[in-house]
Amino acid sequence: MTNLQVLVVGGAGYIGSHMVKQLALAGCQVTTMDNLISGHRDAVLHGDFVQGDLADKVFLEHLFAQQKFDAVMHFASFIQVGESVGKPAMYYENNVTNTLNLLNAMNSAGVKNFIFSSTAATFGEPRYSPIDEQHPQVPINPYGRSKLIIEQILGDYDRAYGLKSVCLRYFNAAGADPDGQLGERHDPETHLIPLILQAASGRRPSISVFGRDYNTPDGTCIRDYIHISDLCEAHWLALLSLANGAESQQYNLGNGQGFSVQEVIDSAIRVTGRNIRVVDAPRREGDPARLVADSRLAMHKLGWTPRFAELDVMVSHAWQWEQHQPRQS
Ligand SMILES: NC(=O)c1ccc[n+]([C@@H]2O[C@H](COP(=O)([O-])OP(=O)(O)OC[C@H]3O[C@@H](n4cnc5c(N)ncnc54)[C@H](O)[C@@H]3O)[C@@H](O)[C@H]2O)c1
Ligand SMILES: O=c1ccn([C@@H]2O[C@H](COP(=O)(O)OP(=O)(O)O[C@H]3O[C@H](CO)[C@H](O)[C@H](O)[C@H]3O)[C@@H](O)[C@H]2O)c(=O)[nH]1
Repeated sequence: MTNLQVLVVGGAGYIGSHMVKQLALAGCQVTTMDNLISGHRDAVLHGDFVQGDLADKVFLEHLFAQQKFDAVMHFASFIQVGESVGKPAMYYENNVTNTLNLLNAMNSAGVKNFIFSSTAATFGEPRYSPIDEQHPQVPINPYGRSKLIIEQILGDYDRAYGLKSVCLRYFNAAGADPDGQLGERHDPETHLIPLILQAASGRRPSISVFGRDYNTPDGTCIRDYIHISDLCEAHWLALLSLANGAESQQYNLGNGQGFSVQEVIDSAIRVTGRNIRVVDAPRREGDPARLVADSRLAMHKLGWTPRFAELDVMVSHAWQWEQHQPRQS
C-alpha cells in the first residue's frame, strides 16, 4: 500500500481508466486529467477528475501549481496507425508537442517521475522475433515515430533535468476489467478483439480478416495480446521502481506468445458460443506479419509476471464487457 499522488493523463480512455482503478485500489491519491476527446467521464471510477487539454499550457501550469504529484502516467495520445499516415500534423501535434507541454510543466513544478505509453510500432518491420529492447527502432508510420521521438526526448530530459522515466512499449492491449466495470469503448473501434465480439453480439454484421496470405502458419497476422490488468500491473511496478530511485528504463510488454487473427476468432467462437460471420478482406496497409514481444527484461527487473496470459481469458473478459454495452434498437 502506498499513498503516492499520481496524475493520470488520459485516464478516461481504455487503458488509463483501468490504471486509475488499480492505483486507487492500491491506496494512491489519483487525479485524472483528460480532454474527453475519445475518453469517457463515466470510466473514471476513482479519485479526482479535471477536464483539460495538454495543448493548454496555462491549464497545465495551474494544475501543477495547485497539486503536488509524485509521478505522472501519460496515456493521452491519438492512437490509430492508419489515421496517422493521412494526418501526420495532427499526430505530431498531440503526441509530441502536447507531450512536451506536459514534460515542461512537470519540470517547472519539479515533478521527476514519468511513465510513458509507448508502443510496438516504434520498432517498425521486425528484423527478428520475439522483439527485445535491443531490436532497432525504425518506425514506419507517423504514429510510431511520434512515440519514438518522445522516448528520445525523455533520454535528453533525464540527462539535462534529471527527469526519470519508464517507457512501456505495449504490443496489443486486450481484455477488460475482470470485475466487469470497465472495458474498451473506442469510437471508431479499430481493434480486433472488440470488433470480433461486436460481430458476435450483433452490434456489427461481420468481422473482416485483413489478409490470409501472410507468411504465418494459417496465413493471418500474428500479434501478442496482453491483458489490460497485466499491463496496469507493469505500470504499477514501474511506478514503484521510480519511487524507489530506479534509473530510467524502457520495457517491451507482451505475453511472448503470438496468436493469429484466425486463432482470435476461434477463441471468440469458443468463449461466446455464438456464430460469427467472417469476411475475407485485403491486407491492411502497414501490417507486419508477426509482432511478438520478448518481455523478459520487465519480468527480471520489475518482477512482472502476466496473470491472464491465456487468450480465452482475455476474450472472455472483453465479452463480459461487450454484453453490457447498449444495443441500438
Ligand atoms: N490500445 C493499445 O493496444 C495500445 C498499444 C500500444 C500503445 N498504446 C498507447 O496507450 C495509450 C492509451 O491507449 P488507449 O487505447 O487507452 O487510448 P484511448 O484513446 O482510449 O485513451 C486516450 C485518452 O487520452 C485522452 N486525450 C487524448 N488527447 C488528449 C489531450 N491533448 N489532452 C488531454 N487528454 C487527451 C482521450 O480523451 C482518451 O481518454 C496511448 O498513448 C496509445 O498510443 C495503446
Ligand atoms: O477488423 C479487423 C481489425 C484488425 N485485424 C487484424 O488484427 C490484427 C490486430 O489489429 P489491431 O488493429 O487490433 O491492432 P494492431 O496490431 O494494428 O495495433 C496495435 O499495435 C500497434 C503497434 O503495432 C499500435 O500500438 C496500436 O495502437 C495497437 O492497437 C492485425 O493483424 C489486423 O490486420 C483484422 O483482421 N480485422
